[in-house]
Amino acid sequence: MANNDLTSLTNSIQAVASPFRSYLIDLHEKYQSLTDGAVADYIPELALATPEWFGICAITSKGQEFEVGDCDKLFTIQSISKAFVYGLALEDCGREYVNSKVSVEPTGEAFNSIVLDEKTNRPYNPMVNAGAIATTDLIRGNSATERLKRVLEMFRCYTGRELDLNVPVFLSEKATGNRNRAIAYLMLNFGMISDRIEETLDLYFQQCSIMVNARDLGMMAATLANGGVNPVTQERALDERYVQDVISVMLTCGMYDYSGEWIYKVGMPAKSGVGGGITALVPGKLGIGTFSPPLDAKGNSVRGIKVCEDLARDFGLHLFNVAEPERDLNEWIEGNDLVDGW
Ligand SMILES: NC(=O)CC[C@H](N)C(=O)O
Repeated sequence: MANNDLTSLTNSIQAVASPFRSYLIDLHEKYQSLTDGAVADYIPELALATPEWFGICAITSKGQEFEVGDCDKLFTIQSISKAFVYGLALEDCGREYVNSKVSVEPTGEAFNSIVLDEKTNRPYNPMVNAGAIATTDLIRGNSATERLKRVLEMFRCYTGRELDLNVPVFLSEKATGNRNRAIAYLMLNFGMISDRIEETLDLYFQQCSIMVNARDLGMMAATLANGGVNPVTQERALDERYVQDVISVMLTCGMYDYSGEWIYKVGMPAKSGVGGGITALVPGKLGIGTFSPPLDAKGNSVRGIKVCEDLARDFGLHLFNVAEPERDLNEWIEGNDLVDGW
């Protein structure tokens, strides 16, 4: 057995027995009965999701995994892709150029708002649809296929496995996404994106229709929490120069017009998607992935928000918490020498 396999086997055995896992089981049970929120139906294929699906995955920045509920269930990544594609655009074009096309200012507007900064004509930030489409436009490649391949390869580095597209979701969104088309044409009008509009929109719809599970979202967050290196495969997913850019924008804009309340209550960089996923991280310590399709009015997973609120409060994981937490994460994750921050 290779050394890596042995480490991951030991980690999983510890994770199964850990009190932290018992805590997550209780958390899952606590919120499974919550029936608030509604499954997104503006993209017809998303309406097929079952409201009861619910998975929680936490992965430490050293790669120890804890999973409860539907962590294998695949769903589309949707807007969570925006944070990671932003990282790829930074690698492709550099901070200055990307910033000339997409600002980093929270909007207080809904994710699909048709609004640009009137002074500079830039979309406000890469986490709302306008900014994400402008970001996707920056992804390099000689053809549509090559650009998509590069996006998929980037996600492979984060998750440690090959990901596929959900073609019906992609086609459903391509057929009905005229609001995004309108946003793209508005940006073309201001010279903010190139004129290969349909190609870029296809890539944007494709990146949104990549299938992930709660474990993947936990691993993506853990990779960021580990400075851009996947803690299990040890593969680098994001140039270390851009880790802080991606995490900062997640902190200020990742939960759309809920971002202010989110920072106040949870205090973790995070990103949500209308497929029902949330990825959230505690830099240097932990990645969290949750999946539960019912969304609140702002497009964020109701159960996912509750889970992150509880974790932040119970383990003192809010970035700015200085008070003694009710529970010490290191003690709850037995046999672990790791969660000591950057
Ligand atoms: N908030 C989301 O997850 C939205 C993503 C979706 N693909 C859209 O563009 O509308």
